[in-house]
Amino acid sequence: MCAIVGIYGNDNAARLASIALFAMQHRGQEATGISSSCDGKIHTIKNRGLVSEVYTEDALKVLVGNMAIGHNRYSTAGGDSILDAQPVFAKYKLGEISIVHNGNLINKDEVRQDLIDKGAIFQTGMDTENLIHLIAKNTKDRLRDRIKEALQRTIGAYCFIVQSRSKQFVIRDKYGIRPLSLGKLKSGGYIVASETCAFDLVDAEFIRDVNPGEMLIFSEDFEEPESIQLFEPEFRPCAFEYVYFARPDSVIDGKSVYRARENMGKALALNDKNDGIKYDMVVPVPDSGVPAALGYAAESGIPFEYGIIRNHYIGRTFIEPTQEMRDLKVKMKLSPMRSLIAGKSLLVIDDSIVRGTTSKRIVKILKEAGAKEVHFRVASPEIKFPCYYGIDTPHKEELISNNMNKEEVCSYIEADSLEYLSVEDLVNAIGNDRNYALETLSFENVIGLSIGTRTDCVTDEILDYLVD
Ligand SMILES: O=P(O)(O)OC[C@H]1O[C@H](OP(=O)(O)OP(=O)(O)O)[C@H](O)[C@@H]1O
Ligand SMILES: NC(=O)CC[C@H](N)C(=O)O
Ligand SMILES: [Mg+2]
Repeated sequence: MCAIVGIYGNDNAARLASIALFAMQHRGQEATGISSSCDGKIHTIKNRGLVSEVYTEDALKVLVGNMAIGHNRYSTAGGDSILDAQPVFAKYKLGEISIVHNGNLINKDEVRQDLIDKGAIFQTGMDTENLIHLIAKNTKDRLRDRIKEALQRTIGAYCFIVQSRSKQFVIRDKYGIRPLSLGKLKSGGYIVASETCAFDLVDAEFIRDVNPGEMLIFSEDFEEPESIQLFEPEFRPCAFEYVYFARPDSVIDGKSVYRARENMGKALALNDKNDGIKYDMVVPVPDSGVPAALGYAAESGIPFEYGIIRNHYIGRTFIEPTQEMRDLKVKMKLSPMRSLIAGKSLLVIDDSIVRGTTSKRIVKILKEAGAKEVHFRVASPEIKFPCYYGIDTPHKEELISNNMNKEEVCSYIEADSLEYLSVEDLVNAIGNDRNYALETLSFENVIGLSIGTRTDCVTDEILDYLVD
């Protein structure tokens, strides 16, 4: 679930982009890159690694100009080599161009094959590169028209920022699956970023979210960004952004991520109200389980305790690209607070169980540290189906809830009890005033009967591109 940022009209563009990327490190840890534009030339620095490692003072000196785009990568297509870091840069008929992308294009293989058959030479394994080829092959005179036509062949989830030598084009897909917000920098110019948490760090004021299906164009011709509605919106933002991906201090499409997670925890507490079990404390699985655990504790009156301590020098484990790294990092990241939990009955809350890596390890270390009982609660429903829109769970075999029912997962992770949030409680926790992308939870229903219902994020067009 990558992070993207665009800074336009500020002499410190690249530095501000790097700061915004630092605030959004949680969306991608594999690679990071920035392209700036100055005097008709685009300069790019990208590398594998974290924001704090890549943008040295020397690197920032290269990135001159008053506009820049940036990216933190969590791969969903292609590999994790330096070649597959973004921005993707090219020289073509109209000059130089650089692109960043958050999302996943579901017809990527078909489009790529078609381009290869016509002689295109790809430099990366990424779906993002398709767009650059489609733009380059187009014969329209203006870049904006080339982008519009390229998007006609682009199906899936995308937030793109395309930077030319003098302009920036920002596009959000018609479903608004991935978040994207517009802000005004107090030091001058504009920022577009995946999450509003980036705005605080660069001293920007939130203006509004980019609309689903909208293209914003930043250029010298207009003081404010031009807005073109490219596609009729079919708003259906991703619920998993609220469950896990986004930072709790971000507000996505008008809804606070923190409040949504807190509400998820409250709903779990209401469901447990008459279960007759006595819990001594509510323990969050840090980090993303914390707001839901606070909500549970507030609703139930059971004390909240940090029974699991997180090592702050380890990032997110779920977004590591290999199972080996995920296992190792969960081990290094989370440790039990022995003195607090020994002999106690714990109500442990995490935001999600995806592959089961974290929950299994957590129950084990808590029991080894002397916990009497470990009751596991999950602030999202069972994740049974792959995500086609940018969360790296493309194969359903990897998903523990695809292979096991609730009772089997409970015994696999060796918990004393296990409960999930229902789809309805999830939707209510975020806000029951719109549709959400929930295909990972209810895909079967969607295929069968309920296309067009609230839980539908699988559109007619995606049905043609199913991989499983
Ligand atoms: O069932 P799994 O496959 O283990 O995936 C789910 C876990 O992964 C995430 O944590 P992560 O460490 O990535 O990030 P966090 O620090 O934000 O909680 C999520 O919060 C769960 O804890
Ligand atoms: N997580 C994302 O948004 C990934 C963007 C793009 N599909 C890539 O693989 O780099
Ligand atoms: Mg976690």
